[in-house]
Amino acid sequence: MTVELKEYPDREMLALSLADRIASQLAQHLRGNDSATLCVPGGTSPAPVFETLSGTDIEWDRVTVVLGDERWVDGDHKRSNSRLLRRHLLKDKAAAASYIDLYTGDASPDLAVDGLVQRLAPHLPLTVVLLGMGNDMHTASLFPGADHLQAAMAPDAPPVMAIRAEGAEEPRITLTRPVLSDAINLHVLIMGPEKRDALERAQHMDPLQAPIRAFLDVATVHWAE
Ligand SMILES: O=C1O[C@H](COP(=O)(O)O)[C@@H](O)[C@H](O)[C@H]1O
Repeated sequence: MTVELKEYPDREMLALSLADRIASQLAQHLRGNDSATLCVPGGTSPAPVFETLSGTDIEWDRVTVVLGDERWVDGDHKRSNSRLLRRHLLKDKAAAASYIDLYTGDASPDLAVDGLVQRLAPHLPLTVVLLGMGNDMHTASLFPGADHLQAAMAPDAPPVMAIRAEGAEEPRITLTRPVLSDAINLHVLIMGPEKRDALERAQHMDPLQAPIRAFLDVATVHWAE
């Protein structure tokens, strides 16, 4: 398989260039449509991209932001992906965006799925999806070995599912393979040599062992050391 890989001299250049690319794709979509939807990852990698993106001059009041996955913890918890978004993306100019919070406060993510599927429906297909990747080759909360991975990777998967995995510290809610891979624009953000090595290995693996593999045919991968 051929992966479209963009390498940057450093992480700062990656953040600036990727934020600019995402903003351009949202703006272009808004030229022909009433609204656009941006789906972003949590974790440790995307904060610098978010910082740049939050200050870009696009019509954020016509953009809806949603996470690709959320950990089932309160929004103030240090592992909450929403907390990351509030601190680094949903501020400055991007404060005008609408936000679909995947964490509903229900006792478990299973109870939130139906409502979230309904909330997400008017926003599909997703305009721009940015995915992250763990060293174990999971993306969103599609973890190797997760309890419902096969169903979440199936072509007829519902757009949102609850999922649990040994490698994840808490129950998760995740967007699934079809809704992510049907995005109009799809990017993967990875940094550091360990993730680059994982990316190389994933290309030769089954998506059920290396879930990121399912997106590599259609995504642009952005990497810096
Ligand atoms: O648990 C998660 O991990 C991945 C990768 O995160 P990183 O810290 O290695 O950048 C992330 O994409 C996902 O959204 C998050 O919930």
